[in-house]
Formats: sequence, structure tokens, C-alpha cells
Amino acid sequence: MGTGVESNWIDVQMRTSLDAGEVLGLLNDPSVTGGWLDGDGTVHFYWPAGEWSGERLAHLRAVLLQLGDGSAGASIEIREEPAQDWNRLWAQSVTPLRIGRRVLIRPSWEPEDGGSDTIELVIDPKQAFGTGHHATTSLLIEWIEDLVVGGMSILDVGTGSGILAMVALRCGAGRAVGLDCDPEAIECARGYAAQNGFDEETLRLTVGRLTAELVETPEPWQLVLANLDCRTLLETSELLARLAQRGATLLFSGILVEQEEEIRLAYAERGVYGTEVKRKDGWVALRLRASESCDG
Ligand SMILES: C[S@@+](CC[C@H](N)C(=O)[O-])C[C@H]1O[C@@H](n2cnc3c(N)ncnc32)[C@H](O)[C@@H]1O
Repeated sequence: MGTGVESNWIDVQMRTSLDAGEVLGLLNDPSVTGGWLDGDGTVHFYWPAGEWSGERLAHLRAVLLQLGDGSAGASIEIREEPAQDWNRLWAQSVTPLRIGRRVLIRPSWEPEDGGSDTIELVIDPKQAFGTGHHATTSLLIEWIEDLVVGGMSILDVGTGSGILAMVALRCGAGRAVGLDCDPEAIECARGYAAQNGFDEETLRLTVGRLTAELVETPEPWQLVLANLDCRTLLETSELLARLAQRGATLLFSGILVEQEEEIRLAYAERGVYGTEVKRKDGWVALRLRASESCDG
């Protein structure tokens, strides 16, 4: 984000589960500055006041629709902000975040918690999704805290910043692979992994999508994390269900309340059933197991 001390700015705010980087990519508009998710779950994009126009708003709405979240277009609020140092303001707005019983996500400029029981990660917000502020992330973190036991192998599909895989490793998992189709997200995640002291053998971060090869590894995955979206969870159901049939517990997030039934039915047809559900802010997280696997 530019320092922007010279002119007023238009702050375009919306409620969306979309990844800000993905929206920016399709906008393909050199005058917009970086998008970021604030602590209230609102995504902001900024334009210099002189560059903002009705055409830009219409284009933004079209991009949101194209990415499958037309309702975000309806939630847009526009504010003009006086010239100020955005970097400083942005940094001030990012504060340490506690999730579940023990997890603390803090920006690097905040001091360590120091509590012996605290599971701490340093994440300075960048353009990858996954600072922990979004309900879809925090719902899965709460489960990871409860379910991960020593030495577990974790597959994190749609890893974004890598936050879920990193929390799982801090909770005792033996190794994790994080996949994301967005190369920028993986670049970001690698930076966070290094900053938090994970080596590449413990946390492998790869650009790509779920493949049959990753599903059929000699050692089956024990826990699969997938904070994606309804469409991707449906499109990938054959491979994700196969992971469950090989013994993995699946933790899904990114599902809207009205999409829960569709996901449950699609997976039930493949012999994989929701065993537990969590809901927050209109979002649903599901825990699933194959019928022939024992729950745990
Ligand atoms: C909602 S974010 C989740 C990020 C992080 N796991 C979290 O929980 O905060 C979804 C991520 O999935 C990625 N993604 C979307 N579809 C994908 C697919 N088919 N395969 C791999 N990654 C995908 C996006 O690029 C994005 O980084």
C-alpha cells in the first residue's frame, strides 16, 4: 500500500469471503492500492480520490459477480478519507488476535505473549488470505486445537497464508503440506513459514491443486483442512472423499449457511458424513469422516 500522504483516498469497503488478491488480479487496475481484511472481517480497497469513478465501481461489482460473490457488490460502502500515512494507520489497526483456547496470532511489531501454554504465530497481513480474522479461518483453528495429536500428517488444501497448517504443526502435528493454486499466496506462506521457524521438510508449501497423486500417498493423510468455497468443495469432492475413505478426518470451511445441506448431500453420496458442525457469522465449518472409518 502506498504512503499516500499527498491526496485524499476513496476507501471502498465490503463484506466478502473472496481473497482480496484474487479480486485485485481480475480488477487489473493500476490505480487501486492493495486490498486488506480488517479486524471486523471487512475487505478494503483504496483508490486515489482523483482516480475513482462510477465506471470503476461498476467494474468492481462485475468482478465480484464473476468470482461468485455478487452480494459483496451490494454490501459496498464508499468513504472518502483525508490524506494520511496509510502504512502507519494500517499497522495500528492490526492487533494481536486470540483464537480458541491457546492460539495467539500477532503482528511482528507486537511483543511476544510469553505464556507457556500459548501457541503463537507471527503473521503480518499481506495479500494472502489467512490472518485469522475471518470466521472461516478461526472456526477451523478451534477444531485443530482439539483434534491434532502428536505426529499427525496434515494436508491443507487452499493454504493461503499457511495459517492452518502452521497452527496444526504448533499443536504437535509431525508434518504438513500446504497447497494453493495462487502462486502469490504460496510465496507469502513461505515467508511466514520461515519467519515462524518451520523448515521445508516439516511444512512443504506448493503451488497447485489437489491431485490423485497427493491423495494416494503410501502413508495416508490423517487430517485434511480445506477452507475453500462451496463450488470448489463440490468440484473436488471425489478426491476429498477419497482422502476420507483412506482414513482422514476432513475439516471444511468457507461454506455459507444456505450451502451446508448441498455439501452434506454431495459427500454423503460418496459415503462421507458430517459428524460435527460449527457456525459463526453466517459461515459453516463441517467435520466429516467416511462411514467405514472410525471417528476420532
Ligand atoms: C479462504 S482462503 C483460505 C486460506 C487459509 N487456509 C485460511 O483458512 O485462512 C482459500 C484459499 O484457497 C485457494 N484456492 C481456491 N481454490 C483452490 C483450489 N482448487 N486448489 C487450491 N487452492 C485453492 C485460494 O487461492 C485461497 O488462498
